[in-house]
Parts: sequence; C-alpha cells; structure tokens
Amino acid sequence: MTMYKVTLCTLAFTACDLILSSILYICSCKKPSIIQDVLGFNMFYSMLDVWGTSILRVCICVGAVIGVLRNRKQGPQRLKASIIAITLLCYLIAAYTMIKLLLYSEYEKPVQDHWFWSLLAWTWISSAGTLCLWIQMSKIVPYWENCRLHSHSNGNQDQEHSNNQTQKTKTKLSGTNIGKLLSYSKQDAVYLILAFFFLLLCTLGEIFSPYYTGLVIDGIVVQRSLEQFSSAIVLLTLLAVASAFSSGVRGGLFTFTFARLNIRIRNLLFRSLLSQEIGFFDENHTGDIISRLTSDTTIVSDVVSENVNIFLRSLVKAVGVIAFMFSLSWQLSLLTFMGFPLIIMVSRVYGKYYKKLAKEVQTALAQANSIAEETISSMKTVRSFANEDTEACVYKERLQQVYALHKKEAIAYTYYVWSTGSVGSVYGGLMQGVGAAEKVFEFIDRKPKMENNGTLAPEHLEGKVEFRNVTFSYPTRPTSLVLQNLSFNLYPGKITALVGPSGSGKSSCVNILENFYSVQDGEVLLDGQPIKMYDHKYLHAKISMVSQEPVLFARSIENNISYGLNSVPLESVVSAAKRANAHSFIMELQEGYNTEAGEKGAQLSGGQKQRVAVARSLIRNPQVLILDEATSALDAESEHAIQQAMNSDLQNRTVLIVAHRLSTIEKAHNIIVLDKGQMVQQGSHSELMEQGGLYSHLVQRQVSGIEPASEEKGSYQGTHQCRAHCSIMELPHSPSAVDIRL
Ligand SMILES: Nc1ncnc2c1ncn2[C@@H]1O[C@H](COP(=O)(O)OP(=O)(O)OP(=O)(O)O)[C@@H](O)[C@H]1O
Repeated sequence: MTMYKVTLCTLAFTACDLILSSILYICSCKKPSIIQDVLGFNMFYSMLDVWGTSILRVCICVGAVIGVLRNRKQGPQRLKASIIAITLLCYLIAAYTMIKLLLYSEYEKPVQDHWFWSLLAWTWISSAGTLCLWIQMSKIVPYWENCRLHSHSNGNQDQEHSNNQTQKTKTKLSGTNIGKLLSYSKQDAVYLILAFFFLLLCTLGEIFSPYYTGLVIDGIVVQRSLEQFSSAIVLLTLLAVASAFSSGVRGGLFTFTFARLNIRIRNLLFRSLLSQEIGFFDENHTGDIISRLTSDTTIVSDVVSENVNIFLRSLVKAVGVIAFMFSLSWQLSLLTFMGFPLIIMVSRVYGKYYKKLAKEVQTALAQANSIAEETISSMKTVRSFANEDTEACVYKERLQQVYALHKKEAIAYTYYVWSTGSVGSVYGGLMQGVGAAEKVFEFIDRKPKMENNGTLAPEHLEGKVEFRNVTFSYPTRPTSLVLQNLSFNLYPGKITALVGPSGSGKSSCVNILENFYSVQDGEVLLDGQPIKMYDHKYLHAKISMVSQEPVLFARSIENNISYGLNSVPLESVVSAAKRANAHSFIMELQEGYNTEAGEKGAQLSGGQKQRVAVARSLIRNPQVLILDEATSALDAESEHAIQQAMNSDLQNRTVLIVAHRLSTIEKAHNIIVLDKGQMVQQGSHSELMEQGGLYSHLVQRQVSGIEPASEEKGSYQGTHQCRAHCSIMELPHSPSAVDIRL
C-alpha cells in the first residue's frame, strides 16, 4: 500500500473509532446526562474510562500519521522500532476492558446490557485494528526510495530479488520445521495418538485429584461423614492409580516414538550425505558433518520429544484447569488468564532468540568436533611435530565459544522463566530442538549439485576412454583452472602413463574419469558416450581405481578385498590377492584372511595396504583400471610381481597409470606428459627420450641424481618440482639402471 492510502485508511478508521465509541458510550450511560456521569464517575458501572481508551487510540493513530508525513524517511522506521511497545499498549487496553467486565459484573449479575457488551467488543476490535495499522504504516517505503529501487540496474534488481527470495525461503523454512518434524513421525501416528490418549487420561487424573483431595478433607473436617470420606478416598485412589499407569504408558510411548524419529532422521541424513557430490566433502569438514549426524539429530529427537511431551501435558492440563476454573468462577478465571497473551508474546520473542542461540551453539559445537576429529585422526603427525599443546589450546578455544553461548542460553532461560513460568517455559525448549532441526534439514534437503542419474549399462564395454577438450577447476577454487583444453585417448589392451611435475593435474584427470567432479568444458567419453550417462553402479564396476593412499575399512582383509560385492567365494578373494602379491603376507598373519585391517587399515603397513587395495580392484575384473601411484609404497620386488600379474592379466583391459617411478612408466605403451594442466608431450619412452623436452629433462635430471632445490611448481623452462628416489636395494630388481620417480 502507498503512503497516502495507509494514512487515509488510518484517519478514516480513527474517525470511525471515535464516533462509534462515543455513540456506544452515550447509549450505555447509566446517568441522565453525560456531564453527571463525568462528575459522578463510578468505576463499577460507568463506561467513561473505556470510552477514554478510544481517545488514547486516536492519539496513537493521529500521532503516527503526523510522524510518517513529516518525516517520510525515518518515520516508518521509528514506528517499526516501537511495534512491541504499541502491542503492549493495545494489550493493556484489552486487559483493562476485562477488568471492567469483572467490576461491572458486581453491579449487574448476569451482565445483560447490550450497549456495554458492544462497547467492550468494539474496544477489542479497534485495539487490534490500531495495531494492524501501526504495522502497515511501519512498512511504508517513501516514493523516491521506490523510484531508486526501480531505477536500479537489472543485475542489482535480480540480486535484491534473489536476496528477498532467500529471506522468504528462510522464514518459510523456520516456519515449516515443526511441521516437517511431525511429518517424519507420520509412520508413528498410531503410537502418537495412543500416547496422546494416555496423556489425556493422566492429565485428567492430575486435574481432578486436588478436587477429590478437597472432598476427602471436607468429609473428615467439615461434614464429618464417613460415607463421603470413604467414597472420596476410593475415587481418589482409583484416580491416582489410573493417572500413574497412564503417565507411565504415555512416557514410554513418547520415548519409543521419538527414538524411532531419531533413527529415521539419521538414516535420511546419512543417505542424503552419501548422495552428495565429492565437491561437497571438499567444502565441509568431516567433523562438522559428523556433528550434524550425531549431536544435532540427538538434540532434535531428545529435546523435541521431552518438550513435546511436557508441552502437550501442560497444554491439556491448562485447558482442563481453565474449563474447571470457569465452571467454578468465571470472574476469577478471567482475572487469572488475563496474563496469558503476555506470556504468549514473551514466549514468541524468547523462542525466536532461543532458536537463534541453539543454531549458534550447534555450529560452534560442530567446529569444536571438527578440530577434535582432525587432531585425533592425525595423531601421528601431531606427535611427530610435538604439537599436542597447541592442538589442545585450539580445541579449548572452540569449547570456550560453545561455553559462552551456553552461558547466554542459561541467562536467557532464567529471565524467561521469571517472566513466564508454566506452559510457556517449554516453548523455548521446543525452539532449541527446532533450531537444531534446521541444521539437520539443511543437509537432508540439500540437492546434490551433481546427480548420478545415468542409465547406460551396455552388456559389452570395450573400454576406450576419450578426454575431449576438457577444462576443469575444483568447485572450492572455481577460478583456478587445473586442466585446460586437455585431449587424449586411452585404448583397450594398452597401458597409458600420465606423468608430469607435482600439481600438473594427473590425479585430477583420474578424479574426472571416476566421475567425482563435473568438468567446466569439454567431455570425457567412455566407448563414445559421456561418462555421466552411465549407471553409477555399472560405471564403478567397470572402472576401478587404486590410489596412492588407499583407504581400507575396519573389517577383515577378506571383507576389504570383496568390498562392495555380494557373496564372493574365498577362492576368488585368494586368487585376486595372489595376483596382487598379497597372499603370502596375508597368510603370515595370525588370522590370515580374517585379520582385522584396523581403522583406515592402520594395522597394516603402507605397502600391505596398497597390495590389498590392488587385490580389491583386480577381483572386480574391471574394463578400465586406474593405478594412481598405486605401487609407490612397494619395494621393487613387489611392484615387479604386481606388474607381471597385470601384464599377463591385461587382455583387452584399458590401464591408466599415474606414477613417478621410471620402472613403472617406461613399459607403458603410451606416455602422456602434463604440465600445468596441459598436455605437452605424448609417445613411448624411447620416442620421448629421442624428442627431448620435459620428459627427457625429468629423466636425465633424476638419472644424474640432481635433486631440485625447492618444492616449487614450475613449468619445464623454470624449476621443475620432481621427486627423486634412488635406492641401491632396488637396483637388482629394477628394470632400469636406477629406480627413478618423476
Ligand atoms: N580437492 C581439491 N580442491 C581444490 N584444489 C585441488 C584439489 N585437489 C587438487 N587441487 C589442486 O589442483 C591442482 C592439480 O592437482 P593434482 O592432484 O591433480 O596434481 P598431480 O599432478 O596429481 O600432483 P602430484 O604429483 O603431486 O600428486 C593442484 O594445484 C592442487 O592444488
């Protein structure tokens, strides 16, 4: 609404309020004239004071209109800042009319004066109207401000529009969270209804027991009647037993239902996490994610379950007590419950604040978990740098932040209980749960930026891979191009090696071929089809990778080798382990194939881990095999054995090797040399050595044993970062004069 429309509406409403209130007051006047009513004002039956509230409302509205018209820029902002004060004032006016009703009921029983009721009703309506108009006026945007917004460039408008949308979505989100939580409990509707039924029974028992206690005392002290005493005591006992029974069943059912809710939410969250693209895990710390999965989901179910339980119980009790009290004395009840709107108001304000605090606490806690997780999982590195104290201090600092937030929460809670008590106090608790839920839902509802929804699963796959003009950067660093217009082919039955200085993009090629990330430009094709179009399971059955630091799971070696496959016979596991040169070391272990590998394979050596990982890939008989520094931790003999196995096993398999060791690379049919994300050379070892250039430069440098002075990543012309490794022990087994890592 424009400024003029709102101000006109306000003035019209004000005039209407004044006229109507005056007419109703005149008609309800008990004295022969208004002058006499004013001069002989009687608090019990004169409505002069109620009419006076209309003058107050007129002053508020006219004052607001004048303020907005005189100061069009800051006026609405000031109105906005005083909304709570006006709400309170309107509430006080409405509450005053209640007191008036109580007083009047002393003068006329029952109250049947229509003019009195009309004036009362109009006062409530007009108080609400005044508040609404005040809110409308606080939203006025001055004309020139509107023009400025409209004359903004399209980009800015879009930005603003999207900001508004985000804001709206956020508001909507927080509003729908309780609904969402309940919707996750749909499957438990029967249990919840049962729980609610027992809650009703138990609360009814609690409401009526004071009444029957009164009757018991009455029976002894006042009536002195054994009959009344015994009947009252029997009823009281029955009530207490039924109430205790219902209370137990209610508590059990609620706990049971919310435990199911917890499991459901955790499952959903875990599923959602597993469907996220790899870039998501680059952006989010593991500790953060684990915190969502454990602490946040527990808070959601625990806090919500506890508070829903108490909230419903208190609500039912409050309704019951209100009804009971009204049946005893409506005047007293009215007086008692006049404070309710105030409690609701305070609860709302507090609830919002508490929800915000709860979210902050969860985030701070997640950050602290993240530090703990990172430190504990890298304990050897921490110890080797003797950095335990610093890590402990960093963790303590994060915990201090959590503590500061908890302190704020505690203070807010204290003030809140002071100001409200009873039903309202659990509202804050509920909001704490909702705050934590918001964080959980953020992840559950997150749509992966890269979907694995391909369907292609041909029966026969040749395994030809084509990188066609691929340009790529990681989502966390979108501006730095890791691969630039890169094209090369991998052929079935051939071994291709990717070499190049550190950071040239070798592992990135592997990541793309594994369909972990989307490329910015170009395509990666498998048998002429974009890899995105292949079915997720199919693709990873056909393309298998062994990485430099393979991750094993805390299961037996047998289960690690057959990971992801259903019911694999032990013979196949053993055969794969033999080809990977792992069988003999496994048999030397006390429990053979049943030996536990430990967390991330920590109970095995680096070389043993790699051999198990090679076996894990070979058992799948993949059409495309990727070895990303897969044999770097092996001695030359083991590596030679694996290579032999692979060569005899090659058949029509496409093999891509990323390696630094010359012994691994020189047997490749084709060697692709990368530098700064671009292909600079391609050919066999002898061709590339003849050509000169980066490859022969790297080889010569290492053969002559020159180590680079720095770890710089530079182009061929500059200083290459190459890792040299010469081992006398490896000489007799190595096919080359020295074992060289490029
Ligand atoms: N997950 C990631 N997020 C952001 N940048 C990354 C990520 N992984 C690698 N990079 C960056 O991409 C570039 C290429 O890295 P890549 O791992 O492909 O090199 P590489 O040739 O395999 O190196 P190395 O021989 O040392 O293993 C580097 O600059 C690296 O910092």
